[in-house]
Amino acid sequence: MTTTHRATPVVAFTGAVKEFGAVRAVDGLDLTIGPGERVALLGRNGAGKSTAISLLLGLDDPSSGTVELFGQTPSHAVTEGRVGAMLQDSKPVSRVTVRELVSFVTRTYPNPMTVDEALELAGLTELAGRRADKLSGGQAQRVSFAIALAGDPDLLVLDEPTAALDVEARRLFWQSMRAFTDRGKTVLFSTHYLEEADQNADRIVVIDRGQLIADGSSAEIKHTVGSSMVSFTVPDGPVPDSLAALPGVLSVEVVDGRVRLRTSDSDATVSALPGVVTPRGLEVAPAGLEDAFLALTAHHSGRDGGRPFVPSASSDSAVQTPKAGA
Ligand SMILES: Nc1ncnc2c1ncn2[C@@H]1O[C@H](COP(=O)(O)OP(=O)(O)OP(=O)(O)O)[C@@H](O)[C@H]1O
Repeated sequence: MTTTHRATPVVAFTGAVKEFGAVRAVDGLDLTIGPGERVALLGRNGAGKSTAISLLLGLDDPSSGTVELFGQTPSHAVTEGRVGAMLQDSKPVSRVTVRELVSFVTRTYPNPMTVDEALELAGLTELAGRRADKLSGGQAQRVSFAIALAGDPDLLVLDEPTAALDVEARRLFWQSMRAFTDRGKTVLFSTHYLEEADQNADRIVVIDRGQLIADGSSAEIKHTVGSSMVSFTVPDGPVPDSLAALPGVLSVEVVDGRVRLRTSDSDATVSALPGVVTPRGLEVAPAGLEDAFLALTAHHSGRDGGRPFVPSASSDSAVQTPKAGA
């Protein structure tokens, strides 16, 4: 479900395209995000997430279409200090202490946080006296986070912000994000950790080959794609193609020797299984966001040529049934 905003949106991609030679990294992206939203940007490797983020930060210009922040050009909004950003694998190279570095950054903004506040929100209080260029990967990522927060921006744009963080640092990070959006501020983050997106985003946007293929709450996306996952092993032979034709089955995949049937009617699917196969270790579970994500991206890259994904009560229309073992 695409969210609409009467006021000027915080983020607005309108038919945005970015081409690198023959590669369309972003391909006709329409996306608006309003104040206070915590939005996860999901996509497989190479889906176009970082390119979309570069356009959003004004680091690159779209080949066609427009990208606006707060109704302005991205570079204008960034210059005004309304945007804090954290890019993939950014690492401080400065020889000053963490405190000195964050302090320096706060002085470049019109309405910054206090240094102590930025350090605390990023979990850096105890590391404040350490040299910024001598930190571990996770510690460096926290410094990048503190720098993104330092100007107390209205929008945070974070490319895989938790990739290097340990469990405790992740928990603190998400607490800080919630506190941030509770103040009406907006967060857009990309991640490959679908569980984190599920728990911490109030809106999930999935892109594939630069195109938007799903936009809604986690519950909406899971519901649309299929409600249950029936899984089992088939010890005595090949996985029959006919599994795909069983009642309720939306898709079939085999992962590590285990057959996984995504189904809109697990009871009907399970009842019909013995007619086709003798399942071992049968389990039925609600489809998670990861299942939904895999189904969506497989669907888009393989079969429907880019039709937007629209959550509805009937999930059958959204995903076609692939052949067993595909
Ligand atoms: N500067 C560039 N020159 C040429 N091609 C590029 C450039 N930047 C990105 N691409 C291509 O654009 C596509 C999208 O890349 P992008 O980095 O945006 O993906 P991503 O979703 O962020 O991937 P990942 O999850 O692996 O970080 C890829 O096919 C990539 O090879």
